[in-house]
Amino acid sequence: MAGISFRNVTKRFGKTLAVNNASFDIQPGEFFCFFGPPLSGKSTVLKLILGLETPDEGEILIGGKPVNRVSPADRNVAMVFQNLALFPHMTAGENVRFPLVERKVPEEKIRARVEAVAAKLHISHLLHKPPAQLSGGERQRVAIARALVRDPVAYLMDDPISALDARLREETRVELKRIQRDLGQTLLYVTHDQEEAMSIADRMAIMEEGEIRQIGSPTEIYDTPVSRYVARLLGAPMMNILPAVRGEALEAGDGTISLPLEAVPHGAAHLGVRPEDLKIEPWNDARPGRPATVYEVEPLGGYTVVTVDTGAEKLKALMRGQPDIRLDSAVALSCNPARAHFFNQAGEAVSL
Ligand SMILES: Nc1ncnc2c1ncn2[C@@H]1O[C@H](COP(=O)(O)OP(=O)(O)OP(=O)(O)O)[C@@H](O)[C@H]1O
Repeated sequence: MAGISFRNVTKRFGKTLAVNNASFDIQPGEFFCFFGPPLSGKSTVLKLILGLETPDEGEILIGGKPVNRVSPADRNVAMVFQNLALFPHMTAGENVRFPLVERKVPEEKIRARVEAVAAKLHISHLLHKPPAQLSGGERQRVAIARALVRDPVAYLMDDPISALDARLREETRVELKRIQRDLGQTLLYVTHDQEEAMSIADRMAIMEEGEIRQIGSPTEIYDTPVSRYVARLLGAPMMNILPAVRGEALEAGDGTISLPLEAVPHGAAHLGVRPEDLKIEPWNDARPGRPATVYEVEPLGGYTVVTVDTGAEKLKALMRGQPDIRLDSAVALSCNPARAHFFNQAGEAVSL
């Protein structure tokens, strides 16, 4: 396994800047996600690492060595294509050994490698069975073992589980993370599912229009996004963003939320409040400010999404359990200033 670095890498297709001055360092053994909307340049980053595209500018390093002029075959980076389903006519063991057989690896090495991987993933006892005799979870583990049985310096995956149904996707990502950690391989993973990226990555890069906007652990990026753009990409429901006006206090959401000025950094033009940080209480006329109205209540079992209307916009609050909140009732909104996010006119995060 090896680390992978970009140093100011740019790749153009005609006039399109697919990757623009990208720099990052992926550590050996790291599970690293590239996350961003369609056409933001994620797949081009993988192709540049594989050597299927060459950068116009900048340098790519694998294991600390420049590889701009190294052929794809000699980079020893493996691409896993969108296929985590097993061949039904082969046993689990035949499935796992398939990528090695295909590459004409000597039989002795195949046997040793399959044994080692199977032992690490606790699937040795399943190898003689056909996929039809395995449980769903066992099948996924075997499929991941097949995907990761080779021993390249790093694996690349481009949305490998997007074709699976929602429940299987959730199970598979848990297994994949666990197995990647057990095998200790460097894994670069592209997804446009924010929940998947957050749940699976050790660290992630947020991409927009070919540029890397932020790199960090999912929690770091969620808690301290560098911009409104990044803040809205992570989290569901999305962060509430409200225009804010400085008076005696910071007034946001048409005067329904106010924060003391000492808690507000200079230049704050927008207030960002995550749904789980938006507090809703019954309105009482003794309070200063203005009430908002409960617009919709969505009970989802363990928690409830409440949409409130400030008059100017609709905000979402995520509340535990099934709170007693009546439709169309007047409510007071608030937010702990320590959990508030502030953005300037340009959309960059500002802090005290
Ligand atoms: N071979 C190519 N020729 C011309 N333009 C390309 C080529 N490959 C990518 N592009 C352009 O480069 C930009 C980045 O594309 P890329 O496929 O890397 O984005 P992506 O984030 O992986 O998108 P998606 O999530 O839809 O797969 C896009 O504008 C795309 O149209």
